[in-house]
Amino acid sequence: MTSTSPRDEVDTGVAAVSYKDPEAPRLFAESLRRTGFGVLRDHPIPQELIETIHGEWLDFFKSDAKHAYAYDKEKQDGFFSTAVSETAKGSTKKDTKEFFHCFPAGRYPAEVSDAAKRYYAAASALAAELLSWVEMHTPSDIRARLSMPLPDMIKDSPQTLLRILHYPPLTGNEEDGALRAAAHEDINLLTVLPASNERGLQLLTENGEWGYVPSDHGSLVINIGDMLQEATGGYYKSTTHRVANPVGESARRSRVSLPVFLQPRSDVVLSERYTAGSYLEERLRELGVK
Ligand SMILES: O=C(O)CCC(=O)C(=O)O
Ligand SMILES: [Fe+2]
Repeated sequence: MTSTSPRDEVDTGVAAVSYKDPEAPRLFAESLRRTGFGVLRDHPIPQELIETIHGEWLDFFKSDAKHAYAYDKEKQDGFFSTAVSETAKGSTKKDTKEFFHCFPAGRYPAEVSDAAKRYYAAASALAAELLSWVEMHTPSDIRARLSMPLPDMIKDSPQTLLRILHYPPLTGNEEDGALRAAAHEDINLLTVLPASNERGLQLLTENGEWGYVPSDHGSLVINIGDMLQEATGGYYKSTTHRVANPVGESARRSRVSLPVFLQPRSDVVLSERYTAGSYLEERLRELGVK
């Protein structure tokens, strides 16, 4: 069944830019500034790598092996079951998702290959370049607020996080009103997210409408998080997004998603009020996972 609800027609204004276009840095930064999101085609992260991860991690989530990696409250690494999953800020329902958090020094399942680690490295390198694009196209008075160049904020950061997400097929027993991921903003500087095997990601437009983020097969979605908003005094806005529930046939399928959250080192000064560390601490408490 194809879903052609009116929502599909909401124009999010997000630009899909070819990484190879000489104008890409400007077009990409403008899309981020306008909508909080940008989409890249022809980017350097191999699609086979993404698909390998989708396949082997789906097997991992379907197995009992995951329970040996129950998440650690202090380190925030490991497996978060649907029972401990996040409740978005301002929401009362838990998201219908389970996920595994990979940090450079954190646990990593023995049951999967190193594909996700290779993806982490590739996504982090690309993100540093994208942050330089963003900075290049930021007005000088805003740039002057930054405590250091944006790519330096995430250099060798132990805090940058790969979240491997599994949204199970719907069972029909979901709590009323629960979504795969309720409306939220990301906490970090930027998020890098390869198009999922199933659609669902929506952003809230300035008109207050939900629209699907364009995410053609093989493309990469990038969005702004609260830390970039904080560091640029709101010049770049962290846009509210969610993962809508699937309808029809697709409700019987799993959705796998691989966001990398670019998180500065804890000591990086974001603004007069916050370091990256103090900011993260405050937000995790609000989410109920710390
Ligand atoms: O699964 C997705 O497409 C997005 C997930 C997301 O927004 C998040 O985990 O912060
Ligand atoms: Fe998000």
